[in-house]
Amino acid sequence: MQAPFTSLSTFRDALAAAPGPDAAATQGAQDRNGQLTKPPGALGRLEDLAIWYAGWRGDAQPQITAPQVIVFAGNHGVCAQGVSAFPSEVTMQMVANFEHGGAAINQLSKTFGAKMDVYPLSLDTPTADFTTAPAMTEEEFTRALQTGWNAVDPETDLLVTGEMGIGNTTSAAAVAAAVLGGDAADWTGRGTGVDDAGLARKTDVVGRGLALHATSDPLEALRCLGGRELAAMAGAIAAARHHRIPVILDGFICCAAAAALHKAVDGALDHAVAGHLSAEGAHQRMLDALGKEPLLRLGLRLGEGSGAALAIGVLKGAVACHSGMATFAEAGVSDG
Ligand SMILES: Cc1cc2ncn([C@H]3O[C@H](COP(=O)(O)O)[C@@H](O)[C@H]3O)c2cc1C
Ligand SMILES: O=C(O)c1cccnc1
Repeated sequence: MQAPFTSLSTFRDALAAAPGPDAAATQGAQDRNGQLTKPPGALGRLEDLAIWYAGWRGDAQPQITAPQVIVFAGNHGVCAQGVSAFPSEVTMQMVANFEHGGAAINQLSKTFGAKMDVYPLSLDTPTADFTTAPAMTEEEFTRALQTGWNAVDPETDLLVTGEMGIGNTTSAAAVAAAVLGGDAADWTGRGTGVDDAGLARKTDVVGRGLALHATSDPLEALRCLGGRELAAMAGAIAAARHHRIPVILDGFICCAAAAALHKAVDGALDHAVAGHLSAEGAHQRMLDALGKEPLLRLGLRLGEGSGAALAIGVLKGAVACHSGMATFAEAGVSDG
């Protein structure tokens, strides 16, 4: 669907107009959950997940048959400051790897039955170095939001947004600090594996970005300190809400983009769950700020949507039990 906005201000309007879950479907799913052949609460968090999913889909007995994984890729001017253990060319090389099916996210998408789409975003034109200028103009930022919005297939029934962009843990740390508060050291981590000197440099870079782009507006923070792939993830997460498609959030970078929506509009992430806890140091702090409990803790620090793609399996399991199990009456099992 064509994005229903052409500027930052009309994107704000689209966010504010987003629908909530369907109360009747939520109630229907709650009632059904109480009749399934298991002791009450025995499926733990899977029960809450299935009811949450049912509410957003408007169906008390839903199925997950068409998940979509979208990987957005962008390049970052701030790499000139020596903030990553890898060179910027890797972004484009990894896009080719995604297209040839060779990356981790290809295997995980296939394993969990998701269609995977890849969107390289002006890789030959990195964002501006945020220590000297806003990363994106308003026009570039709006275009990236629109690309993200339009990338969501309205027919999909579960969305994962992933990213590839050398340097983007620096951008994500800066966005997180600007949007959620705290200082550069609270949010800056090792990303692909910078050494102690690299971490100190990165923290200084984030601090300088924060000083230059002091703003209390979360979307302005995403424009000035983020990147095209972060903006596109935000656009896609917003589009999913518009279509009532539940979202699984990935690691530190995905959550930084989502945090801007969370701060822009109360409840903007109610249709999203946290797929996993990343090994990037500040991800726990980020999930605390978003009020999200991760589904998995596997020590991943990859990005690409990998942790969220794994969590598709958890959500599919939850919904399969909820919608496929017999009730006590149907199975002739005595209830307690
Ligand atoms: C080969 C390779 C594959 C990746 N896939 C995801 N990332 C991850 O690492 C990058 C962020 O880390 P930093 O901020 O330290 O550059 C992002 O591209 C992220 O998706 C990768 C990184 C590399 C090197
Ligand atoms: O948490 C993530 O998504 C992450 C962490 C380190 C490097 N790339 C991605």
